[in-house]
Amino acid sequence: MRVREPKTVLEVEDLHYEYLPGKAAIDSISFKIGEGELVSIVGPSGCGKTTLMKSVAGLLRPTSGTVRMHGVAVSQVPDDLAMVFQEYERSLYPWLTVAENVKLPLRYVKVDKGQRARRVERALAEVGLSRDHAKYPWQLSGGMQQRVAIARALAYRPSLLLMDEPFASVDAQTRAELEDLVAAVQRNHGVTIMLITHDIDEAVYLGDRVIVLTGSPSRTMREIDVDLPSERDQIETKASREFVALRSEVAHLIRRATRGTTETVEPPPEGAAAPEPTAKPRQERILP
Ligand SMILES: Nc1ncnc2c1ncn2[C@@H]1O[C@H](COP(=O)(O)OP(=O)(O)OP(=O)(O)O)[C@@H](O)[C@H]1O
Repeated sequence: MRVREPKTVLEVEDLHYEYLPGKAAIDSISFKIGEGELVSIVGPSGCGKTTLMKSVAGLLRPTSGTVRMHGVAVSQVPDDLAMVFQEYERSLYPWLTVAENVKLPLRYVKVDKGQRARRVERALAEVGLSRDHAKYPWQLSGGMQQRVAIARALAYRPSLLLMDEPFASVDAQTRAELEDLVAAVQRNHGVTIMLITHDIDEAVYLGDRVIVLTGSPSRTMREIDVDLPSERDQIETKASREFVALRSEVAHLIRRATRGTTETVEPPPEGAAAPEPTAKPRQERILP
């Protein structure tokens, strides 16, 4: 179990957003993310996850409510924020090498040339791309390009890393590898991460907490603590009874949200029996 009393990095309080007057995309979302935490955000399709992300990134100004980083209201893109998106092809500059892509945002960081080079080198080593530093993005696979995007965020050392469906465009094997890379990066560097994902397994596997949103216009439906050991394993963890119970709880909430429930669901009282898992761990078929 992870025992922490982290400093609050991000606080979203009663966030309400309307693209058009009177037509809310987000009704009321509130949550906090502490230093070094990874919080997964899930909800039905179209519930407002990207709108939430843009509001946190300072790209949209809340219609009402507040987004604060380190206690200060966000009114533009914060300097100490990094983002990793689903579309890796669009997030890297094709005319720059891998190392140059990773180095680019360091222009805005007050460190000398030598330190910059060392940060790039370390970040590339961390994501296993040291030997590919001189290649161009188009010479890499999708998973490798996403590693470059993660290295760039790591080198920048942001206070908060926003990840919006970062692994949605890669194959299942690569997705599992990238999930483990993010878990390792978070463990080793204490990076604070807000992860938006459609994948319930991923939300639970990577999260310290999972926040479930209702359907549109979204509200915070429920916050679930993920009480799994911090060292996680794609096969062992996902087969564990605790994981299956959590996954099933999140899946039930999303199903309710998709069917139109918009009220906040209180967690079961302290000491109440955990819900029985309704989904069994996936059985692997071993072919002869
Ligand atoms: N620029 C816009 N103008 C008007 N309405 C918008 C705009 N962008 C999003 N919306 C609406 O706001 C609501 C939330 O959209 P948003 O993209 O934030 O949801 P999402 O949860 O990220 O979607 P998905 O699950 O498909 O990724 C939707 O009803 C959408 O149609």
